[in-house]
Amino acid sequence: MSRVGVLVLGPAGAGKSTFCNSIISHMQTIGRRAHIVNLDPAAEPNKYEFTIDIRDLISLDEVMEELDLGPNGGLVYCFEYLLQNLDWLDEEIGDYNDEYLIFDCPGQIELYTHIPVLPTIVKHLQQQLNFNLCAAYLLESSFIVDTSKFFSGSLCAMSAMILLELPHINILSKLDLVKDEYNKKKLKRFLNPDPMLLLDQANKDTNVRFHDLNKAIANLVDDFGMVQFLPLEANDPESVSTIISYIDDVTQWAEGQEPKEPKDEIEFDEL
Ligand SMILES: Nc1nc2c(ncn2[C@@H]2O[C@H](COP(=O)(O)OP(=O)(O)OP(=O)(O)O)[C@@H](O)[C@H]2O)c(=O)[nH]1
Ligand SMILES: [Mg+2]
Repeated sequence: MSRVGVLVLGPAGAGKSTFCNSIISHMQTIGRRAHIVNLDPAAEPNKYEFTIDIRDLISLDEVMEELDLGPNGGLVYCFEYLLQNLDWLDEEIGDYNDEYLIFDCPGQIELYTHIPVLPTIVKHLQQQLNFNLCAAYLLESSFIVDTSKFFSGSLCAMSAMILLELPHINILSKLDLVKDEYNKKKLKRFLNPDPMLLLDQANKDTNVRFHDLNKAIANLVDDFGMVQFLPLEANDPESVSTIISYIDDVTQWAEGQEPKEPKDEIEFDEL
């Protein structure tokens, strides 16, 4: 039995839900099964049905209304409620053995950078439910064509990586929105970035008072050596397929598959 889970993370509007749908659509075309687990209590209606939906346990609208909370406080409450009711998640996930679950997470990044909500869910999925997990962290391409935004996006991605302690894949989403050649060229430098080259650029763009800080951040990004990005165009099956193969690699999806009955061989032997 193997259970594979992909946590799709990233700032609000980065394209997480669209990416989850692209995975499902791609899986359907290649004959693999996958399911979306919606962990966003404020999710909009989705193209593909959610197999498991946190809104069946608790709804953000009701929490906000009944407890007089704002959207962010309400979201934190919903997750604390989920943590107290993890047996609900266990039951919902119950029989999905040998399956591929895609967890669509909310965009409020404090859930994975500040409060230990997602780390607790991650530990539960790994230790109690035997999942091989991987985090797919999306950043929007058009936001990071300038170096300071790249640094800030990379720090958020690293913060999620450190907090969740999961195999981690960074993705630059909405690549199709970067249209002009100049920005396309700039973007290429961010896919496999050399932080020291980016430091020169950051220093050109910022006041000299920030140069030491730029250097410290560039060193940090360099030391971790882990900030690389895969390009994503949600409507391009090839880019989705490449990302899925990376996810398969880190979650060792193929190794967990039950060996198929070697029917042909049996028939051959019987002859
Ligand atoms: N052009 C383009 N638009 C995209 C792509 N991916 C997502 N979008 C659009 O970006 C917007 C936000 O996408 P979502 O998938 O809802 O983003 P999200 O990260 O789930 O948003 P939250 O759940 O609110 O944090 C939608 O209008 C999508 O159609 C892409 O690859 N290319
Ligand atoms: Mg979403």
